[in-house]
Amino acid sequence: MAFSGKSLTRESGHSAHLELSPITPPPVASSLAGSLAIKFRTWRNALVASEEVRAWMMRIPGLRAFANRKANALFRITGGFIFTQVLNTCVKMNIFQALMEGPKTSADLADGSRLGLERMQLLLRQAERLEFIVEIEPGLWMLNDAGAVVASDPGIQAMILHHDIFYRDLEQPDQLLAAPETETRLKSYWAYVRHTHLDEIDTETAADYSSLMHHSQAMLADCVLAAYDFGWHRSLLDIGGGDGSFLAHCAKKHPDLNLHLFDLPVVADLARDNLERRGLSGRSTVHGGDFTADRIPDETECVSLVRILCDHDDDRVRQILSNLHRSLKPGTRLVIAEAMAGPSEGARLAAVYFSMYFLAMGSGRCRSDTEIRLLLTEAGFRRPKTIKTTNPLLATLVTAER
Ligand SMILES: CC(C)=CCC/C(C)=C/CC/C(C)=C/C=C/C(C)=C/C=C/C=C(C)/C=C/C=C(C)/C=C/C=C(C)/C=C/CC(C)(C)O
Ligand SMILES: C[S@@+](CC[C@H](N)C(=O)[O-])C[C@H]1O[C@@H](n2cnc3c(N)ncnc32)[C@H](O)[C@@H]1O
Repeated sequence: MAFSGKSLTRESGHSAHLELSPITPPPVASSLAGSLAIKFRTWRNALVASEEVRAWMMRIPGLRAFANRKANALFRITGGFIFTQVLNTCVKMNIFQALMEGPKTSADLADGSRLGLERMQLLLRQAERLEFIVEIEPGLWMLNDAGAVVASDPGIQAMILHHDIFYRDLEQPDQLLAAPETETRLKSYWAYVRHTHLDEIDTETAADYSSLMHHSQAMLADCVLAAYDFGWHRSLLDIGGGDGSFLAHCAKKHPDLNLHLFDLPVVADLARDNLERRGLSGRSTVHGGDFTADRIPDETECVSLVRILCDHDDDRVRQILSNLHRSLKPGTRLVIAEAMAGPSEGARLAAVYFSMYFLAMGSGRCRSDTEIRLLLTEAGFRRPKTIKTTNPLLATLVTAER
């Protein structure tokens, strides 16, 4: 008998046994290419699944390197939940920040931290093995490339720290998949995904998520502004614009652009304060409201939706887009920017990350550009177009016209 899967099920006491489930016969492919692909995959999988073949490959130098690459890739994912905690702890302990100032000894880094010297050395060694830092000479540490990127980007640091919430929600991913109504921490964090009583979201909750969005906006805005030239327009309305950080980046690059922002009233208040602090209140107008129901101001040439549609299920996206279509003047340009599913490695990684993220958040979907273009056309927008960015991990753009 053939078996396709093994799952460890805990029985009474501490013993565990292997439960084996029988393979179901593969469905028959409809095309010749499909049936050849099935034959090839079946043959290849049988080779890879054979312990004898794997042992043989390990004895042949060229094949050994290939097999070890595959094994390491699988181990990187298997142990990823531990590796990510090494990164998280380094950020929490401000290790990368401290090393930004220059080389430091283990004792320097242990000094003033909760960790004694020995435990700090243990942490530093793991960070070195994961290539976040390098040991220049025994006990003297500097940043490696990944550590330097994290140290220089408050957005990445903020994301790593907020993963504490997501991490706990992922304790039972099968439960999340089976029962999407399960209460999670991310559902409380992103309070607007509950839809009802949007006017009851308190300032502290809105400030919490808006601050995360603010910190992570720099890397995103760079990538969006390099892909789309907002300088073609005299005015821009950023819908769901948070505390105005995206507009502030646009303002810096395009000094003549008139700025407009629309967000929930509680967030609009944060945006007014932030834009004023940045000396931008003279060239900006902030509107509070619900983008699914309230009329959207129609005086701008361009409207952006940055990390908005992905937060919502299809029906709600249809509501947002049809409200926009109803409100905007013909000819208004629409720019959608968010992580989209696609074939590149970055887009695939982002799609896995966000698909699980939205599951825990209880709303939203990581869509492909084609799916977004379809929703836009359905809502009556014309000429939908995809624009690639330099970093599909962060965003792809879809533009269209009212
Ligand atoms: C040639 C020689 C000798 C040396 C060259 C050395 C050199 C200069 C190297 C530099 C190489 C280089 C260019 C590296 C670049 C690295 C980059 C760009 C790294 C970027 C990393 C980005 C990361 C890790 C981003 C993480 C983002 C996350 C986790 C985002 C999460 C977003 C969330 C949760 C959003 C929520 C909003 C919602 C709810 C979905 O709407
Ligand atoms: C994921 S954040 C993105 C913020 C910003 N665009 C960015 O990329 O940093 C989603 C934004 O949509 C806003 N939002 C959610 N539901 C809304 C609604 N019904 N009407 C108006 N704004 C809403 C939230 O307050 C939040 O600022």
